[in-house]
Amino acid sequence: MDLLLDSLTVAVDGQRLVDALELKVGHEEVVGLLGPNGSGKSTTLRCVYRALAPTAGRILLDGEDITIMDRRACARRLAAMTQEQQVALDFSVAEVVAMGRAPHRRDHERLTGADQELCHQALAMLDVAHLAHRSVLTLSGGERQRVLIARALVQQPQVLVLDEPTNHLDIHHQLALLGLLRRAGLTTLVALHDLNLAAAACDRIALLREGRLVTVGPPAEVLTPELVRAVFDVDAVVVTHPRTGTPQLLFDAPAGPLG
Ligand SMILES: Nc1ncnc2c1ncn2[C@@H]1O[C@H](COP(=O)(O)OP(=O)(O)OP(=O)(O)O)[C@@H](O)[C@H]1O
Repeated sequence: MDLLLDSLTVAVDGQRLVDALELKVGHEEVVGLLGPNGSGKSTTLRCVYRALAPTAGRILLDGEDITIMDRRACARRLAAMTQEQQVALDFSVAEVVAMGRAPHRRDHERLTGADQELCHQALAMLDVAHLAHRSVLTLSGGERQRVLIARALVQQPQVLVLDEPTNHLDIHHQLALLGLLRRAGLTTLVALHDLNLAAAACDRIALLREGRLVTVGPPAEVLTPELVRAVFDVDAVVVTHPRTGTPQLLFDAPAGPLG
């Protein structure tokens, strides 16, 4: 299933937060959305998971406009892990993950054996099986993030939208998630801040600045010192990882106040 952002525009008070964004995520492709703070990454993703209605433009799943799609039908195809997902109630980890099955079940229908098996697999895959009976309110930031990714996976979507899924994760779990994304075979749009993780995890990278697409392409074509300087205002040296062959950036240590 492919995801197409067709001239996506979000304007608030006359200001374009996302400006005529044109981006296609191909079937089972992983595309990273990168850009400085405030460049429009989350706003774009919010439109894709339908938390925000675009001002103009369309979002298409295999050619079908998601804004007119039945909500449950959409949730069977597309799952998201977002910045705004809060689990404020005292549910257990197992219960929260099982909520991911809701689009596939009728109201109040019990989980089938197959549903339970899926939940067990996702809990194990995200290394949260040992927390299954804990209240989500007691989790650390990284544990909660992994639980929410497990919930998105049990939705069995074909399209996955992730907003900074690694920002609370330690390096072990960052790399594990990256491996999972590579193997999952899902059409994935993921906002990331870590350029090196993006280079390793993504088939292509879309660079945003001030709501506009600067460029999109394979990591080696996008993560050049020139583009990184133009978009992020930092100097970087690009090296090739000796074992994986992916481009990796080395940054100069900061030498002054923020700004
Ligand atoms: N409802 C709103 N009203 C006004 N401005 C908004 C609104 N929502 C977002 N913005 C602004 O739109 C811009 C883009 O925000 P967005 O959250 O999409 O950026 P981002 O690229 O995800 O940033 P970050 O890297 O900091 O998470 C920001 O300047 C933000 O302040």
